[in-house]
Amino acid sequence: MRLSRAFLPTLKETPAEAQIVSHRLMLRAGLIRQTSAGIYAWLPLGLRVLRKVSEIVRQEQDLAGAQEILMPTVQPAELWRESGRYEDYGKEMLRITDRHDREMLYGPTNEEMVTDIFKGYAKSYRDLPRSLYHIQWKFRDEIRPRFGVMRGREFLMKDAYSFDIDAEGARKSYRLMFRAYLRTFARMGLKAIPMQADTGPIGGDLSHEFIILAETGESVVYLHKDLLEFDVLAQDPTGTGDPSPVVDFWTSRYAATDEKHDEAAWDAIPAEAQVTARGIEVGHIFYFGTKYSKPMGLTVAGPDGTPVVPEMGSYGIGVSRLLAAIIEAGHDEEGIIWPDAVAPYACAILNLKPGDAAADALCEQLYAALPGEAVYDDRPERAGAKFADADLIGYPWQAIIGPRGAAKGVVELKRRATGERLELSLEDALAKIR
Ligand SMILES: Nc1ncnc2c1ncn2[C@@H]1O[C@H](COS(=O)(=O)NC(=O)[C@@H](N)CS)[C@@H](O)[C@H]1O
Repeated sequence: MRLSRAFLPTLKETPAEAQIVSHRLMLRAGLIRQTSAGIYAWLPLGLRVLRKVSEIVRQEQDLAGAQEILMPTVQPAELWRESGRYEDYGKEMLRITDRHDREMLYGPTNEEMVTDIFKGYAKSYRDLPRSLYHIQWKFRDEIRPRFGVMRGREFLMKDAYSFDIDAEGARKSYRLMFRAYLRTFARMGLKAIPMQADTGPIGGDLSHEFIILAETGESVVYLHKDLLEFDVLAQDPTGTGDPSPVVDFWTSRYAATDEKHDEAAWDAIPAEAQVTARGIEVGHIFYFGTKYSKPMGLTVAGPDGTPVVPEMGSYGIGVSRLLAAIIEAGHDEEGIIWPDAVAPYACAILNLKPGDAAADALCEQLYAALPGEAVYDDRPERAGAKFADADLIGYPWQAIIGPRGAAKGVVELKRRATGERLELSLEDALAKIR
């Protein structure tokens, strides 16, 4: 993308309403724009990151054996009456009446709908186990939306749902997702710690929240220091096979959110291994048995022909919240530092003297060699403004090209995360960026 033609509304000053760094930087870098309380428009660069984050989530869901579907955002109220959640979901639910006066709602989650869809398909135990997921917008009428997309009202969630013939099968599905979550966040350069958690309005008796440690996090968490050292991608490079070694490893040390904190277990941990921190909940998984299948009449014929009520679980990831979490975990006073895996573009090509033949030629050569993976700052701006914008937006690489370097065919490459600078030929610079 040529910046001289880009829609990239960066802001010079920090917006007053933004209290945490990720909210400030997402507005200043022109990634999002608030359209009403807790509801945002996604601008070109923000949308590119949202799509890259979604793609990593999608890959790991597919690897875990879940199948992608896409359910609607608007749901009929009767589904929620069947499960008994319509009343007790409370004011967070955005209720809508259509032109025929039918009661509808903008879905805050999809347990009821996916159970209803699966019910139309599953007849026999042979139709299990199945896991279905979608990446879809949700609406929760938070009384105090804040911190930008961290706690929005309309937000993007990956929600998966598993169906098994019995509790043992359901726990296996849970463990497959547990491992998939560890891998998903690790691939985004995040250290997500699985914590025993409350089940809240979703229900059930087994639940883990995946928390990114950050001082601006809303959750207070308690964990064993060892958990900060584990590297799940090294432990489980393929993400296939039996998840148990990884799951047992990650549940072998104490880790709990405030609601589930157990003082006795905590006191048994040596003081030097106790870590108390604040964190951001980026994912939450639940096993809740027949909480939805039973009231909604989902049954399948068991092996001996008698009806069996399938056991279920649901598994959520805050896809839009992840952008804020990634920024909270990776930024400095100049701006965002994107991990390579989710950056909007791999490289910003900064032409220090547009109009200089050698500089223009080398920039065009580099730009042409990185189709779809580079922005070219060809604006008639002074160098300082280009450096500041590239640091703010946080591309992993900056290719700095001025007349003197270009005359020698040299590209100065700067690594955003470390500030390291390299003087390279075009070929060597390309090898680094790719
Ligand atoms: N208001 C919100 N804004 C942004 N992300 C949110 C919001 N509420 C929840 N999330 C994200 O969505 C994830 C899943 O939400 S949840 O309520 O915990 N779980 C569910 O809704 C289950 N149905 C999982 S399928 C959370 O871990 C969090 O990362």
